[in-house]
Amino acid sequence: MNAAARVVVAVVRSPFRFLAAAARGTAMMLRVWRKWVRVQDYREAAEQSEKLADKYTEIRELTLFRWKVTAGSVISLVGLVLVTAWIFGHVAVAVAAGLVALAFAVAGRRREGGPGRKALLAGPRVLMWTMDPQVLVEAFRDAKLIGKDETLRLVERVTRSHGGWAMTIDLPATRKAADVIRNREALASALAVDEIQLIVERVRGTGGHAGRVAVWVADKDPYSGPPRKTPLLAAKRWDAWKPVPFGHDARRRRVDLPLVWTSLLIGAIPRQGKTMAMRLAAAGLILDPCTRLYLFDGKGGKDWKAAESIAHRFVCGDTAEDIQAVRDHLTALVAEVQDRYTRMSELDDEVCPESKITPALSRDPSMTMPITAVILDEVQLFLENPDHGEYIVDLLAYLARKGPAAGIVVILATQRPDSQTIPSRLRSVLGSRFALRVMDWRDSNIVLGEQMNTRGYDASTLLPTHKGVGILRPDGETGSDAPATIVRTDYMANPEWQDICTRGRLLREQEGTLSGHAAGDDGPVVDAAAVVDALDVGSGLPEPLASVVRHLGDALRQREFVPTAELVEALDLDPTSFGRQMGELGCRPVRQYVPATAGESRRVRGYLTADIRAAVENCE
Ligand SMILES: Nc1ncnc2c1ncn2[C@@H]1O[C@H](COP(=O)(O)OP(=O)(O)OP(=O)(O)O)[C@@H](O)[C@H]1O
Repeated sequence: MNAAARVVVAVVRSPFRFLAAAARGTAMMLRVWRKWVRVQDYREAAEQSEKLADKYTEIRELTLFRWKVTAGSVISLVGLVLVTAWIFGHVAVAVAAGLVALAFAVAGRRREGGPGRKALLAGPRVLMWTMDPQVLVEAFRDAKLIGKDETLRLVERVTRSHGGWAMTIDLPATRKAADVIRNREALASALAVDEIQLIVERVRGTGGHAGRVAVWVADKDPYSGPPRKTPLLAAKRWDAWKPVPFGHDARRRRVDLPLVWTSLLIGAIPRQGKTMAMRLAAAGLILDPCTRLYLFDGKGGKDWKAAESIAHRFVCGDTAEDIQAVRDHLTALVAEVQDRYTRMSELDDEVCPESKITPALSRDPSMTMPITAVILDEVQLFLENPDHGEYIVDLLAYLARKGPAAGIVVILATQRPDSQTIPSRLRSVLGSRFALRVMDWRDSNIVLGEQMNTRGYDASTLLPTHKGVGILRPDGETGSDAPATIVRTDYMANPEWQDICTRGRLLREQEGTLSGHAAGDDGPVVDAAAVVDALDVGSGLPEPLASVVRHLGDALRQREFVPTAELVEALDLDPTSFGRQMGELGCRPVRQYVPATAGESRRVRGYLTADIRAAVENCE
């Protein structure tokens, strides 16, 4: 129906709607009057406290009095009508009756929406709450965010913004904005909107305080429209030092993802948009010809094939050889990071003021310290490998911990975000997190960090239909004030991804930066013995645990038992204090048989490597 037809229908229907509304209004008024005349509230209170019998006479008297008031009012009203008619004529009476009918019609008008609870703010035409902020106060009370006697103060007038209502509110002095954010779901329920439509943020810094919240309520699901194309498609090239365009938030504000100086963990159940999110991050780096990419795809499908033409190191699959290759490439990179640190410490202060990579250093071909992204899709397939998994965890943890300042960016994606697959020693060093929909709040916390669900961020509550929508927790150092944001990633169709890879290759060819696998060179074979030294395992652990871990190296996983005598001798420690310190770290010695000379075996004291590994986990 076009607009003109709608207007005609509305005009024709309006007298009937008016009469119906006036009738409803009259019925409403009669109900109110009946309650009043029967002293309903007093009667109910007395009933509840089982004192109706005591109060009966009192209530009867009051009822009688109210009947008398009613009769008096009716007589006065009739008199008033007659006097008005006599003085001003029948027209005046008709106007007055019309006004009363209008008032009744307003009272009895139908509220918008279908049956059930109606959204208080949704829809551009529902101005109820701009006219009456009390409605919002009631919602805060219903959500138990403020007390019955408390109220809110509107700091900024309610305004329309990006297809929703925006407002800034001051809570009562005893309340905290953080609690409103945490209980967003309760507030959404009180406002009768889906929580995905409600954004609550703290207003911080000057102009804000711990009790000030900015609230935005969308008219409809803000992620329901078609996805946006990534701006990278229009960019000729990108600078890896600039945050990469990643997506937009509910209010359609751009969200960019800084990659240099940080690392990223992406977690989600299958088919929610992990690979898309990872490819977006990678695309920004691919379009910078000075950047190197290590691409390891455990799934082994076609997702990353197009990027093989620019990858410095590329492994696709999870066979034993693939995993061995990943381990070797990571090992070589760990050694390279160490080498970068050594070289940076020798540079003069002007070139490298803080022993940290700078944009100029990363682009200087003679320095060979390019920004290097290590991207592992379906990382659990590498980490769960019984032979090399633990070791790859150590390598990645090292790269994520020490790598950023040397220009290394670690990006991991997994469809199994559980604590066994991604141990805490690796998770704790991954700066930025992006959780698309996951199975439950525990998985969400594994990706986003401890207790994030209690702070109002739980990726298991995202809708299955919301492909590419996830919670982004940016790195503390580079992020905004809000601990996390719900982001819908940009969209990049397969042909567009392939086009970006082709352009990345061309740029590298033009600048002469094509290297490694893409240039037909998969790097030298790595000396496994050098690995342990390069890795610097045990750093950050208390002594003597750190020395034990360093001494054992791979044996920590391969052996079951280590005699105390061997450790004490190798580490040159006092046996008594060694035993005491290990005990304090939770490692108790046990007695086991070990092979002795001439095929004999001897029972000696020592430690189970499982206990040592558990102590390491506890310390991290
Ligand atoms: N931002 C987005 N907007 C719309 N659709 C998206 C978005 N991101 C991803 N999708 C769609 O979601 C589906 C799954 O995406 P993707 O392959 O990236 O998920 P995945 O989690 O990597 O899946 P898998 O676990 O199978 O590897 C694809 O059909 C993709 O087109």
